[in-house]
Amino acid sequence: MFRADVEQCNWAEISCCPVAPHPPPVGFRGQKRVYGRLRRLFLGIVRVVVAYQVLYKIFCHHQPTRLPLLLLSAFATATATAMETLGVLLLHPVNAYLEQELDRRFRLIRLWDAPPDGSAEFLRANASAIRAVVAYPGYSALAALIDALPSLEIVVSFSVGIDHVDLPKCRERGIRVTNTPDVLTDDVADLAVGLAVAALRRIPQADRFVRAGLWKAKGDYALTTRFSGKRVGIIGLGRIGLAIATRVEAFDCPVNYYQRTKKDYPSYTYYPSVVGLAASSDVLVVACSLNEQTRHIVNREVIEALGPKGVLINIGRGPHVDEPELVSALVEGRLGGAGLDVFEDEPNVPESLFTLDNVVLVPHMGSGTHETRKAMADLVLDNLEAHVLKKPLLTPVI
Ligand SMILES: O=CC(=O)O
Repeated sequence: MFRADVEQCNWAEISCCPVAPHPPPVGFRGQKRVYGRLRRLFLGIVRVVVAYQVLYKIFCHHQPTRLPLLLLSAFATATATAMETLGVLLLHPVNAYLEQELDRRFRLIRLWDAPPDGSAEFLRANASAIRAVVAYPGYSALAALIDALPSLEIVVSFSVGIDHVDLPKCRERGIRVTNTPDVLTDDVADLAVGLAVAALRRIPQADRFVRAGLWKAKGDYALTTRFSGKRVGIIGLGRIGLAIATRVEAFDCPVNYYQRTKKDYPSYTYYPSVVGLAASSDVLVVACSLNEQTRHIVNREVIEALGPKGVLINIGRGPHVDEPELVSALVEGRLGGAGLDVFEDEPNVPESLFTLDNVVLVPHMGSGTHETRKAMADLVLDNLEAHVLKKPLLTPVI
């Protein structure tokens, strides 16, 4: 679902970002818009009536016992109005629940409602209304988009990684930025361990073997490699790296890690260089955030150090790894295997990986469970509400 095409997304690219695989038919969207207008009209009438009653009770028939209730209802009305006037730009239909709730609580502006090749014009027409943008990997809030939105106050990212948000630009403009940490940690760590086990035990390959009828035709599947007890090296011992460490401890795996600064974890061994970590690991997991220092942190030297028996797991971002180097090392057998959730140019995956039996490939789905995506959506919504109500943001980046 996520695309980590973080480098060159601009207006022109936003207009050609893929839309929902099955966008709702135009008639259905028209009906929804009419329904939305009717709902807003109805709420508007209710508010006018409530406001009238409040003012009337206060100034004409003041009943002291009911005053707090009336003030509370006036406050609720004002709050709901403030929320509904916040124009929120959604760049792509990333999550049905998030879209539905944004539509219900705020003034949702869908970029994919723009006519083909008309996103620049569409943004110009909505520029004064758009005060918030929901961004996510592959659908970036980079300088061009931010510059096109003079009223922008906040970028809320539906992700923990924020490499697709132009942070210096946001700082310069005083735009707040939030992300969705913690709620996805377990799922991403689970997937990292799953990929490692799947790559070493060749689970997808063995599954294909059975489905192809080869068990009957050829007999038992070739022997695979044990995961329990393998030395696991983790690049980045943040929230997700730590969750991976605690999981692999249950498999009796010694944990090594690389991080810019040593952490206070006596049972994990610190390596001050990634090459040193790779040379001492059977499985190397990329779990750090993407920035200029960590781009291509796994390069040819690291791959060589991991060696023909080593396995690379990447649940970070595609650009953490020099992908052409990785592909040639796998093809030539200089690297033992890989489990990859992310790629340099998503959703494009190097086709030479498709025929390799030593890799497991999944489509950037680390946080892709019903439970976690709902929790991420709730965090996006709560951050937006906090912004409107001028309360502290729940998960601020800036
Ligand atoms: O890739 C997913 C995320 O950063 O949350």
